[in-house]
Amino acid sequence: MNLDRVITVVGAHAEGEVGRVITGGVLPPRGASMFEQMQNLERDSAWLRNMLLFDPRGSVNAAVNLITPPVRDDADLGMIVMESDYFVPMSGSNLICTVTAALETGVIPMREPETIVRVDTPAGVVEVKAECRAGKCRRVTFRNIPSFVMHRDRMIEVAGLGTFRVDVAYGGMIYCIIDATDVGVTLARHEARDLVGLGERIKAAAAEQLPSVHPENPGIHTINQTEFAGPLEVIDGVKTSKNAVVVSPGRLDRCPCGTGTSARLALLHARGTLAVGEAFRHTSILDTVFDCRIVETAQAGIVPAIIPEVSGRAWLTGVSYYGVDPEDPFPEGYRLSDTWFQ
Ligand SMILES: O=C(O)[C@H]1NCC[C@@H]1O
Repeated sequence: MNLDRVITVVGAHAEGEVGRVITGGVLPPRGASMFEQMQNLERDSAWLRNMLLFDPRGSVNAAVNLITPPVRDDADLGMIVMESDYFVPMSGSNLICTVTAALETGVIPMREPETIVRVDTPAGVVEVKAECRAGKCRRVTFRNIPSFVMHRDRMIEVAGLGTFRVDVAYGGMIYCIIDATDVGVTLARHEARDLVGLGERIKAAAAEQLPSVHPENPGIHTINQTEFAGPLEVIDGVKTSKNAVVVSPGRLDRCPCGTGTSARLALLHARGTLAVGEAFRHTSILDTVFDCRIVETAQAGIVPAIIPEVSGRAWLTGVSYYGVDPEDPFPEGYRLSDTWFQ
């Protein structure tokens, strides 16, 4: 074996969504805040994301997370999320995978029946309650950062498709939210490929026509993803809805999407459809579940916001050592349009 840059990665998925977790072999990036560290990592170490996520070591369906020492004294661990196209301030499924991996592999001590972990993310500190039993993390519930609506009931023109009503909301990254029924989809599994093409076109149109900047952090200014919102129904007394988020460059989130859920909770609250404390169940294309509620109202600068609580589970899938043979012609991998939407 002849390998450079050997990196230890714990495999995991949260409610179906793959979130790999780096536990060794990468030094933490420099930076006075987690956001600055994320920007520095993206600028100086794109090779790391490329090596681990692009073919032939990775694939389009994953994200990879770096555990770092926290910047803030009141946090237990730092997390930087690398997705295929963006380094994002926060991600729900990746947080659930990261905390589960950190607890189950001993990066941080597990306390049963409950471990509280404060995770320093580029979006802010997220408080996590991990339910633990018999050495295993059974469920992760987190209080996300202030989430809020950026544009409400706006019409956008999507070239070749028509005019659609959308909302834009922030829940750790910025979402263009569109009613699934408005584009004639039911969010069934067989629609996955069509949803991806549609979602990427809607996102591009929204990004151009609806400039969106976080009121407290001008570095957060990109509509990252399209969220197709299914109809709201009451099932067993709980307001429930299916959703499908398109993760760029073009694949579906397999879980109900924690940051997309947070954005949707903000929108439902702004519309008067969901009250503080009321239960909300968000389901995914795979019918997996995040149980959620709005904990309280808050502010993001001068913008009214809510604090979402999202709860889901993750399972570890293995431990891998990735590396680069110095003679490998693809040290940073490649993307081909047969599986990578370009
Ligand atoms: O749960 C989330 O927030 C996400 N899952 C994949 C895409 C988003 O990062």
